[in-house]
Amino acid sequence: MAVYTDINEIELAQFLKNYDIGELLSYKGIAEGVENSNYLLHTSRAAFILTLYEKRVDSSDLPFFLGLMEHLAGKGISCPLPVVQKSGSNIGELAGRPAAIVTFLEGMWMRRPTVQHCAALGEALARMHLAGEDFPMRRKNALSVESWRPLWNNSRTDADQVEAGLTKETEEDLLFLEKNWPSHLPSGVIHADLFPDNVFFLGSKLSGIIDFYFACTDLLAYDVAVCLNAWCFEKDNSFNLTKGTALLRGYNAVRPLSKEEAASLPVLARGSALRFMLTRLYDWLNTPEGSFVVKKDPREYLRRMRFHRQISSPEEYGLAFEGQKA
Ligand SMILES: Nc1ncnc2c1ncn2[C@@H]1O[C@H](COP(=O)(O)OP(=O)(O)O)[C@@H](O)[C@H]1O
Ligand SMILES: N[C@@H](CCOP(=O)(O)O)C(=O)O
Repeated sequence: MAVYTDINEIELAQFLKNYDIGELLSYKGIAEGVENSNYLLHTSRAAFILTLYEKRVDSSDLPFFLGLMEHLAGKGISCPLPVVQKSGSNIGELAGRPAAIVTFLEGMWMRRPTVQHCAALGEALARMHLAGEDFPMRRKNALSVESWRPLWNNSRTDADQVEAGLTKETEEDLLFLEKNWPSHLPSGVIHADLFPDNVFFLGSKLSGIIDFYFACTDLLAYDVAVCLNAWCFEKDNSFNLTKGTALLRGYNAVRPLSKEEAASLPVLARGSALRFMLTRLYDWLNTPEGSFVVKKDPREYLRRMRFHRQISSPEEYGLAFEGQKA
């Protein structure tokens, strides 16, 4: 579950007085999610999502996240639209937490994404990158290459208990990535956590993208690499080349990757796998037993790190070079 902060109907009704969204009819905590507390609200007007921001969200980043959703929604990207209070602000406080209300998106996320879902995802990701081009705010990626070592230092003493040899493999990958991380690729607004649980479908049609709380300004191709990791591996941790091809083709149809971006995919995918292994490892070791949050397995991403290590060209992810920008 992800309801870390409990609220009652009296404080919620009081909070809703700041908005012009009708009377509260019902509310309930949403079990899914990892980072924040989410509630589904029904008012006399419509359904909404109330989010109370928890530990990993710095409240000074909220104007970026909420402003980005407003910007993207304004450009026709289907994503939640923050609801503005009567005061004009889109951020409030509830139960001692920064809180916001956003519009409810219809659809469901795919537990087993198909090739068609991967193609639609690639296209939507590229559209989001283009729509973000004129977003004026910037936010540094707090989970990029320079933060991986400090994050790793918090877990390394216990890492081999999770899987023998994890320490050695991680140290070697970290050294490699710190030396070889690309810096001159096109950069812009990226989602940075576009996993299947953050993308809704209605039937086979992609109906929306949610959870912009890791969004930042970083290499656009890194977002593609995150998606290759999150969408194109099977339950047995094997890479599905057909899904990779579909995702990259969908992306390229809207925003063709440059040759340099394409050539960097192996290192970006390896870095993205390490990034999710590290946050999962930290949570694996530090989430108290009996906590309701479902811990995600860092070993899944260790398997991906191993896969990317032996990749020597972007064609191995399914990228066709014809038609690439110079
Ligand atoms: N705008 C929305 N419309 C519909 N459902 C949403 C919306 N935002 C969040 N949800 C629901 O809440 C769940 C958790 O949201 P998410 O933003 O992924 O949380 P977290 O950041 O804590 O991981 C989603 O899986 C979805 O079921
Ligand atoms: N996608 C991350 C965890 C963050 O969860 P989300 O519910 O905010 O997408 C992972 O899989 O490690």
